[in-house]
Amino acid sequence: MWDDQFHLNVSSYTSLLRIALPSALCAVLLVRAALPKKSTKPPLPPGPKPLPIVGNALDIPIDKPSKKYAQWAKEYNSDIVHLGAFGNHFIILHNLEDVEELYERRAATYSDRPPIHTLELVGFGYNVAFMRAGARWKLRRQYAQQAMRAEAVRELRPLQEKSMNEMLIGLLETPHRFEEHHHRLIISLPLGLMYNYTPSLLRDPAVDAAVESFEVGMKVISPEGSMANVFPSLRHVPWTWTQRLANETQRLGRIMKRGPLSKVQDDVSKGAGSSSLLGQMMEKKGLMGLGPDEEDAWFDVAHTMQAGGSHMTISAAQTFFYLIATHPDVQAKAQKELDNVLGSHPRLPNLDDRPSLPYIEAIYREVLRWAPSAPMGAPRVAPEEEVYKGFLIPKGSIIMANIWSITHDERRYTDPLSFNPDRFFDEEGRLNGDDRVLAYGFGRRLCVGRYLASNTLWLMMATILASFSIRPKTDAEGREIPIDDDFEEGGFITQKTPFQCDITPRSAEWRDVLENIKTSEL
Ligand code: HEM
Repeated sequence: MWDDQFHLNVSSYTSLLRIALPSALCAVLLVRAALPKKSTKPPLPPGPKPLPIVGNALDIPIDKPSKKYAQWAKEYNSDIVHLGAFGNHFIILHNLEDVEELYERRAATYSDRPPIHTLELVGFGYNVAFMRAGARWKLRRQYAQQAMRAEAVRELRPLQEKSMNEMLIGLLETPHRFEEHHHRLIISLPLGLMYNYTPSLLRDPAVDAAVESFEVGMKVISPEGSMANVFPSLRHVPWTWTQRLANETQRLGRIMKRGPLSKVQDDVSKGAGSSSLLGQMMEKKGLMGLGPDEEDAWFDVAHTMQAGGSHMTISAAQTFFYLIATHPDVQAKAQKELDNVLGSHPRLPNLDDRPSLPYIEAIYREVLRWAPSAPMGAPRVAPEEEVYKGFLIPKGSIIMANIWSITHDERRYTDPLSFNPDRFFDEEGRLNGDDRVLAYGFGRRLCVGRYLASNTLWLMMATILASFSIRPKTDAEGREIPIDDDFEEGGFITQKTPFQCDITPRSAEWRDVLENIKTSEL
């Protein structure tokens, strides 16, 4: 009995222990979890206070992110700002010194892009700018650099000048469609170089679909654009907004490629493949074969130039029209310089005139400073945890350089919000040394299309300022209709919202010059 009692007691004691011990352990763990932790890690950079569970998910700015991040940088008195949501960390840099340190001096670490879970869904897998660092990206970057190095771009001058003339004809005949005319000018260059394809003067599917597919696709792939970027499994859910936009982007992508690709095939079948880079590549394939990824790499580069790269230039061209229409003083000063250099008998400027037209150079620099096409650059990823300037950068953080903030930094530019090309001149009236266009990005991922963009934009600015006057539209009583100052910013790119302006030849003499171009070109 004693034994029984003993056994009973021992077994109930053991059962008691079995229940009590884990409960006590849980209680201890809960209390420890509730107590403030003593972390040995340095702090994250400052930023808006996160909410429980969702963190800063509700703070991530959807509209004009660069301005919101810049405001936080001021508010928290820190050039480095942090936001966190669902285990993701976003580090935003606002100072050129930090961007140069991380993206350039530590390029071996900071040249990768973060994974974008909706990239393939929208059919943007070809886009070199969004590729993860690695062999696939390296080969494409190498081909893109080869196609768009300074000397190769110099050889594009005849095509550039021809496309420019066609734009002038477009502006003379249908000035209200100026947006379409600059889209065509800009996209016609990669179309000519890569596919030997000439778009029709108005409404060419290879131009229109390239513009549209990029606009729609960017809405999906930007971090704030779709929940599938945060929760990748949502990509596969049918009938969602994301799926609808992705289908549309893919459809437009097919249209954008169709005409140019069949032109290359046609050229190759006629033995005229040498007239484009893709044609040359296909001829080489026929003669001696190509490496496994070579053919795909060339196609990827061509599509990237047609859609993504061109869109950045389009954004800058649209900003130019807006700024010139709203700054008659800048327009008058530019035209005075052009008249002095081009002489009393009007002639169109060309790229040889560039060194003699410093004010046009300053306009080019100022347009890209005032509204950098990709105000937040393109994101990078931190491969390892590290401590920078006393702040923790967790492994996998998405790093963004706020280019808008840097080009509006009062420490670098006085009155940064005003459009003032004169800021690029020194006291002796010469162009100053501030010739690095930060809008093109940094380090190993620096824009490969910058020489092409620079030549095209400069030529467009000089030619249009020389031959046309751009003013806000007037109403029936002749009063100017003010142009709003709205810009759309989201999905990495900024773009002036549509507006109207009057674009007319500067004089009867200039009208004659333009009419002559029309007769000789058509
Ligand atoms: C005003 C015009 C342009 C601007 C402001 C611009 C800006 C940029 C920026 C900010 C980047 C990311 C750089 C970084 O990560 O630091 C970039 C990358 C790139 N751009 Fe441009 N771009 C322009 C025109 C073009 C053109 C005309 C092309 C080609 C036709 C082009 C092709 C590319 C490519 C292929 C990349 C990807 C580079 C890489 O990730 O390795 N861009 N551009």
